[in-house]
Amino acid sequence: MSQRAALLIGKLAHTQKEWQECAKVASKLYEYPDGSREDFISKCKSGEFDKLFALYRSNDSNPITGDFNAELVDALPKSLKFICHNGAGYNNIDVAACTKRGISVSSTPIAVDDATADVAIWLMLGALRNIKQSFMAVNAGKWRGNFSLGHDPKNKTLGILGMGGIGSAVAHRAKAFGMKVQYHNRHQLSAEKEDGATYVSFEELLKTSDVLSLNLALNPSTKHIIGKEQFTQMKDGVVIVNTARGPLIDEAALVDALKSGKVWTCGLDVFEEEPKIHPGLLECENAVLLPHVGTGTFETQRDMELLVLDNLKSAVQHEKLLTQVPEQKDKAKM
Ligand SMILES: O=C(O)C(=O)CO
Repeated sequence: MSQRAALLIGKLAHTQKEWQECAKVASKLYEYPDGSREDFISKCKSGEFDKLFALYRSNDSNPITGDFNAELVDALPKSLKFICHNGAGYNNIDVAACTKRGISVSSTPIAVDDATADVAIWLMLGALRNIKQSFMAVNAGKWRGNFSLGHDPKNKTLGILGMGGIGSAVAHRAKAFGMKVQYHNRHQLSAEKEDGATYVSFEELLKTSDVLSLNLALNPSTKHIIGKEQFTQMKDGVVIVNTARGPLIDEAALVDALKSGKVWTCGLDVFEEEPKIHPGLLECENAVLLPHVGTGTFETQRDMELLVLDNLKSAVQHEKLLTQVPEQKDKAKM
């Protein structure tokens, strides 16, 4: 096999041994555990990563290199053909710039589905019970404080925007709570994949859902897909859950909708400018907030790392990714 080196950006928490084993298939293993964007780009340009063929990056390594935008993609060694990304979301990679340079990109769908869906359900139940108000009261020594009654999920309509792996896992769980599930996607799914959920238009989803769960990818066309105009179309007292990406929602508009009561409560794991959170959300007693921990379990983190390494090995050995991003899968041959 020709010389095919692999690079790890950042550190692995659960699969050090498996990474070292990649030496059996790659000609050399480079590591870039820490540093800066400037330093990384200069190392790429100076030939430090000679014969680099595939690299491992993660959302967690973004603070080291920054986004893989056109500038960075352009600086990557010309020998690089594969970027194996750890994260179901890959909005910090300019896939079009990668495609232009003949670089294939993989992400980690499937591995994240259950853990993220668990957190979505947790946030939904918390929001339906307006749990933040109770948490705040009991922790402040006020027992129930201004306690008011919540809502049951049973017989409520859950609207899922983005019925991919995570959306389907949310739907599956929601049915156990007696919810009616409807969804909107760019395309209707097969009956088998729908598994009893009803396909509706985006407008219908907004107008008729009691709870709206966002489970779609962030890209330029989905940024602020939920904003002032969309809140106006929703039912009074709707509950919003977001475990996907913060910028899908116009956060300022959400704060207004929470304050006016249009949105009864929300459950959010993601924010527009992480780690910053809109002060209005922090103030709202009816906003249940988590610090982007959807996939934060030992099992899922390990599964995600393993999937990236499987992609990396497959790239080096067979020039093929196992979970290539959908934007590229449709293209003939990269
Ligand atoms: O997989 C992702 O994209 C995440 O956001 C992890 O929580």
